[in-house]
Amino acid sequence: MVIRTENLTHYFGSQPVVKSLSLQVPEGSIFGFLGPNGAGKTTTIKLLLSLLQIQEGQIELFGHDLPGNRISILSQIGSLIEQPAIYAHLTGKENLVNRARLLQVPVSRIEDMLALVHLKDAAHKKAGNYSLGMKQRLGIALALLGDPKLLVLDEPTNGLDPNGIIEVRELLVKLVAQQGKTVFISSHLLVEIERIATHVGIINHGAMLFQGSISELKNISQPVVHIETDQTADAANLLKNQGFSVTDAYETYLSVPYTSKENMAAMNALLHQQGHQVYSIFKVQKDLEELFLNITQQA
Ligand SMILES: Nc1ncnc2c1ncn2[C@@H]1O[C@H](COP(=O)(O)OP(=O)(O)OP(=O)(O)O)[C@@H](O)[C@H]1O
Repeated sequence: MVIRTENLTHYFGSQPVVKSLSLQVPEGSIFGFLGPNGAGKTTTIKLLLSLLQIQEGQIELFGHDLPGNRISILSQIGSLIEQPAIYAHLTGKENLVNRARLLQVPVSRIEDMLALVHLKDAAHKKAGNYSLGMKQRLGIALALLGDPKLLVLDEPTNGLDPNGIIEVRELLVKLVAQQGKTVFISSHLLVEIERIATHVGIINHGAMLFQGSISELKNISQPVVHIETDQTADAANLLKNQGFSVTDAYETYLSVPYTSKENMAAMNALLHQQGHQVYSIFKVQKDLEELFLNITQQA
């Protein structure tokens, strides 16, 4: 695991904002750290980057304890949290030159970074005049300059237009596929990262509600049978009396958790036999966004 935390807990005053968090981020993954605003994502990221002191619990990065190996660990992490730290009066390239000197990395890497984030043409423009998307890409280039193994990005697509979002996404996929990096990316929108994330952790009110691969997340999305019928209250009672668990009964339709196609046929036959009109009966699979909202609203 590139990141492993055990029972990480953090308080602001007496309020716990991160609660017993046990994160597991595999090497080579794009880990989407998801949760609504105020869920505790930035606080967790600041703990991982040693920008906040650990109060309770453990953090291991690259298999080593963070507090005892701070310098060597942090030198292998590139990060972008909140606004990228960019000098507005310097050009994009000068910003990179500045950072390259600081990190003592060869200046030759700068051209590669500019090409990677598609800023070659804008290299000599003042960064203060960049669009938000360009600033974000420059921020990612700065984070990548030291060739880190792990990239930690806090809501990197916040405020970007759809094209900017696509560019950042493509860049991250490329980094993992071609350079074997691990990417830890936070977002409050599942749709923004579901296409690229290999793993997700869903957090709300500081607690982890789900953690696993994207396919594991999809597996817990139980399909539902949607039955459009008449007299739904009676129809719901009829089905319940026969052992089916009706989860919702509205004026025009009922929903029942899907178990098998045979059970779908049995419900259809039962309703017909008892004089109900079945206008439609079909299986619905929740999409991931709906699942994410369900998970975060339950907490
Ligand atoms: N320095 C601080 N002092 C006191 N409370 C704080 C501080 N920083 C954050 N909080 C509170 O901790 C909680 C978690 O905030 P955090 O920024 O970690 O959430 P988040 O998931 O990153 O949300 P967002 O997407 O809005 O940034 C919030 O209730 C926030 O108000």
